[in-house]
Amino acid sequence: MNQSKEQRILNFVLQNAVRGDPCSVMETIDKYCSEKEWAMNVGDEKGVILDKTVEEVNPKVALELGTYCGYSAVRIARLLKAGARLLTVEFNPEFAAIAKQMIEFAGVQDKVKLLEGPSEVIIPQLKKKYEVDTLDFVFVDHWKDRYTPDTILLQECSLLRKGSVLLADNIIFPGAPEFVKYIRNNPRFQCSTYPSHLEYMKVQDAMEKAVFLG
Ligand SMILES: O=C(c1ccccc1)c1ccc(O)c(O)c1[N+](=O)[O-]
Ligand SMILES: [Mg+2]
Repeated sequence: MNQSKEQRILNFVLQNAVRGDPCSVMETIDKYCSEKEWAMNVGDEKGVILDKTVEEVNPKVALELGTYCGYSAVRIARLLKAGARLLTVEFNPEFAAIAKQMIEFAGVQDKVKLLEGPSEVIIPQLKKKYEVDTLDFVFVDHWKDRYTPDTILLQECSLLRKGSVLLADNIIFPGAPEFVKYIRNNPRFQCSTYPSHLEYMKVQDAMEKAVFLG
């Protein structure tokens, strides 16, 4: 049966990256997706914005919405300090299966817990089922029409605390206009925008950072 693009990306990593080396895995995915087949990883340009935000926050508990092939999970996990953890949520079972292998090959599996299912189901489970008190950092990179309802759901579930940082991808392309309007007009968030480009393309994109004020 024809392989999926995501399987082709994983195969290229398995054949060309260094096992246990997260940077090698990221570089190999970026090489494949810039030279062979575009894919919706956060990529190397916006990835630097993600890196700087994770380093600034230094989260003990981080959440990612939208695992895809695991590129940003590997990118975030490599920066987590001892004892810190990343919970990453993926709705698509095929993507989750690829991401699991990618995370394990990169050697960050001890820091990452991959949760398969809809974000609206998993978010309300985080406190009791996954022993989360509050989230220090949230990377928002799933279906763009879920950005706003899931940000509201995080608040309703008391998962944000004063100083929790959300970083949202793709606020220009494909765009998340409802989310941008919601978050920038919400007095409980301090927002800043980081202009960039769509991964592997010359198309304008940006990331939005939103600090929860409590
Ligand atoms: O929505 C798409 C998309 C739409 C159409 C075709 C392919 C992807 C997309 C594009 C770039 C992203 O960085 C990203 O996170 C997504 N996504 O689905 O979450
Ligand atoms: Mg994205």
